[in-house]
Amino acid sequence: MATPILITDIETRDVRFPTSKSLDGSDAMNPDPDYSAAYVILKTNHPEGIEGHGLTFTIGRGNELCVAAINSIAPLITGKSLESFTKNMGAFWKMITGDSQLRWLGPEKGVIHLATGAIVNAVWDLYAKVEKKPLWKLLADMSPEELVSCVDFTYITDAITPEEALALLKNKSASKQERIAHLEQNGYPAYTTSAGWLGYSDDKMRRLCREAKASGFKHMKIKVGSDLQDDMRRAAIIREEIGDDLKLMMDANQKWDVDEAITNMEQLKKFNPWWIEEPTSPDDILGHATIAKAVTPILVATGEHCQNRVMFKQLMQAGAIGICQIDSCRVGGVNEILAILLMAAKFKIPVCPHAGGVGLCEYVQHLSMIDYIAISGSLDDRIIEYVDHLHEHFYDPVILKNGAYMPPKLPGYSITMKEESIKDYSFPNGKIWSNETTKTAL
Ligand SMILES: C[C@H](O)[C@@H](O)[C@@H](O)[C@H](O)C(=O)O
Ligand SMILES: [Mg+2]
Repeated sequence: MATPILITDIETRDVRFPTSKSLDGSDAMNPDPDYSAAYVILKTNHPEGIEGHGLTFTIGRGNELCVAAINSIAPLITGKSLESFTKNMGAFWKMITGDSQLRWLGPEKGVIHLATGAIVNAVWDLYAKVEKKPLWKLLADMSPEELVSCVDFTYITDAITPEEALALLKNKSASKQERIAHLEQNGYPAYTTSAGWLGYSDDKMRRLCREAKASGFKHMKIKVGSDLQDDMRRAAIIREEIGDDLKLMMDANQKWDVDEAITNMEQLKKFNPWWIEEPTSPDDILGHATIAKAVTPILVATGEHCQNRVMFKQLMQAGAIGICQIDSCRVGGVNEILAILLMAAKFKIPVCPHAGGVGLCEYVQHLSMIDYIAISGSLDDRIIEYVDHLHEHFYDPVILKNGAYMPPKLPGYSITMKEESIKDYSFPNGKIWSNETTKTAL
């Protein structure tokens, strides 16, 4: 019998990029984000030295809290074999989120759940690397029964049962190969947020719009929510640049109260937005439902701050969202994402993942691809967010062709950061931070 692969040790790092200096990633609620990663490395006894890597995304201060939470979860998996997890991934997830003392910190929300995302994703990265497949392919090769066994259905059986999930997956199973071939040929369509960050000048916005259009994007997202007159002015500039053929989306990053969202969208609708994202508090299910009803046919999108599958369930049951924006590490990693993808397929709500952060594009491409291949089976109204920052720090960065993500080929979850980048951007002692005085360092 082969020697079991053991997780021998867990290392964590606090990695931060000073993006606030150029206002990359800025929005009405988060004017000065430093894109950051609470980063985890699972060391193993694998003869080829294979490691599992994962991260959870934050925007700077407080990243150390996520690192500390990862360290608190680490003993739950240290010394255990990979196989003891992969033989029942659903049970593995329940074990991680079920530790009674750590669970008190959530349950399944906030810092402890962000940390869960990093650890769970690192285990999936390790699994995929050991199987020598990119994560999307590892999942695509699973039978419907195996995929269902990855999901913890606790609290969501009133929306979808394991039996319903199985039937849904079986329905798509026979045609998986056709969709894989389609992806390999055409990629998965993307949209860009890179032209519309709030802190960019009008000239920069115009230039980036032109560049994005020339590189094949058919959809663009703009930040709104600071000042309505300014939103109108910037929306007019973007429409001027992209014309009427391209779809425009708006993102308010939780700035508005419910009524305010409705009255502001009354003005902004003249620019024909396809969706309004995070119009209000991410926890306000009924508020989203009220807005959705009032702004139709504009769709309400949310998810980057939606803390778990239970909140997504309610948003879907209440008819509160037209677009579901999963986030790869806000919820508890791949297992919980599968639960959300299954519910979205059942409710027929398109999934357009959130990727405005470091490493998120690398992660979510796998998730949209498995959604298309095995779960929803559809590309209709589905696009993956793309932001043009920090890809150079990853070993297996995303590849876009003609505005579409091409399926990753290397084994794993594409999230392994270059050693040098981890070292240089480590906070507070990496080269970049020891030479700088930034707001984060205050
Ligand atoms: C602070 C961040 O860049 C956010 O603005 C970003 O995640 C955004 O909401 C998005 O939709 O990409
Ligand atoms: Mg957003």
